[in-house]
Amino acid sequence: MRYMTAGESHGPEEMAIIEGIPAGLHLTAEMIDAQLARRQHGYGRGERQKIEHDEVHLLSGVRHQMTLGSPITLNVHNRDHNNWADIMDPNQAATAENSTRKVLRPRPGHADLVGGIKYGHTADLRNVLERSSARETVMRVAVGAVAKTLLHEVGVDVHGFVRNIGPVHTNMDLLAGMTDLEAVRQQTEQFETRTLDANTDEKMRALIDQTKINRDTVGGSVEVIATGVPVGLGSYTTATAKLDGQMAQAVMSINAFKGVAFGGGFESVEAFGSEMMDEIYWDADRGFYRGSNHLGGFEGGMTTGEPIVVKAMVKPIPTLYRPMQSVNIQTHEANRASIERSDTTAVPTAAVIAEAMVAIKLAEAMLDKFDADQLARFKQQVAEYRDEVRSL
Ligand SMILES: Cc1cc2nc3c(=O)[nH]c(=O)nc-3n(C[C@H](O)[C@H](O)[C@H](O)COP(=O)(O)O)c2cc1C
Ligand SMILES: C=C(O[C@@H]1CC(C(=O)O)=C[C@@H](OP(=O)(O)O)[C@H]1O)C(=O)O
Repeated sequence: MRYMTAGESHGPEEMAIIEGIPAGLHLTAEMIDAQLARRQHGYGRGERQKIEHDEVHLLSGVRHQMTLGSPITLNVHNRDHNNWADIMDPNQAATAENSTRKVLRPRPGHADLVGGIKYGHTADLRNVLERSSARETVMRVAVGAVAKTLLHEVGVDVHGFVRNIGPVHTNMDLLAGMTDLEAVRQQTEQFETRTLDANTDEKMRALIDQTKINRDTVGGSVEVIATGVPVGLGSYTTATAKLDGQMAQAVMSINAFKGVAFGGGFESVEAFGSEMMDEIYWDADRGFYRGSNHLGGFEGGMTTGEPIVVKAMVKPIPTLYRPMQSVNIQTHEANRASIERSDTTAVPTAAVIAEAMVAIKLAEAMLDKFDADQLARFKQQVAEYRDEVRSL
């Protein structure tokens, strides 16, 4: 499975093409839209989410709600494009009238300055921000929805939730000892519904409100847990085959992410070996299993069969309504950074995007290992493999 996204934030469309999804998977636009709606919720987002109502259009690879095995094309229309039609018009040459709303004072922490230098966009840094915007993540969540649908067919479920926003923590910790898969699955589902819009947490809402009044922004951290993952996805044999490395790259590639850890991750820097390793047990029903999951489901770049636990750190939003010091890219005059309409925090949304990236990486690894032509054979091979591993 491979995918590519395209689209500018205020351009007409966001797009993705996915290659390598097996034939015979039941897939509808509604199934994807449910995930896109989750991405749009989240306390602390700005005015843009009131304009957009993200809905996917399936343009290829699906017939009568069934995947064909051919590339799947997904489109999401940017409603806000109506307000930017001239400024973003691909077909008209630049004129004074359609070149307004230029960005010349790069925002510290955004891609403006470095992107402008690298691509020669110093006449208007909008040429950078249009693609560096996290608007692109709408397509990652759409692709992730397809991945989640496939994974669900073979008993793999992926849930993302918020751990903290600024100093307010959700205290949702289920690491050690939680090897009862059903309990983990139920718990993570609960965490997800409780934390994704931050509405449920009075203190979180107050913090975001106050941050907005201060014309500042705030970051946090998220967690993603995948249950039902078979043992042995990924490989220790080469650097690029290590699935934990691939997954870290995928999660880190989300806008504003600054750290990724598995299981005990960052906490483990202070732990002793005896506190971190997951002891090995065996019984006739389960085969090999672990007494804890401090290592977050990975050993040697391979899945251990325990839940995958990914923790990731999200920096505060770079655009500040009380802008920081910057320099005009053309005149070199010291000036405050440009202000673009912006979010106060995007941590709840970031949890949904991280979940999508973990699902994509797991689906890719599953389709590398098992039949990718048709769903029935894929499911049969996964079931046989699980039986084989259990009987060892
Ligand atoms: C869901 C989401 C929404 C975001 N919204 C904004 C925003 O409104 N304003 C902003 O300056 N940055 C926003 N960001 C962060 C920038 O996209 C990001 O910081 C920028 O692309 C630079 O990339 P980097 O932070 O990964 O280095 C958002 C990030 C995410 C994940
Ligand atoms: C559009 C989305 O997020 C955008 C991400 C973003 C950024 O700089 O990353 C800046 C803002 O864009 P705008 O100035 O158009 O409001 C966010 O709204 C979205 O998530 O759908």
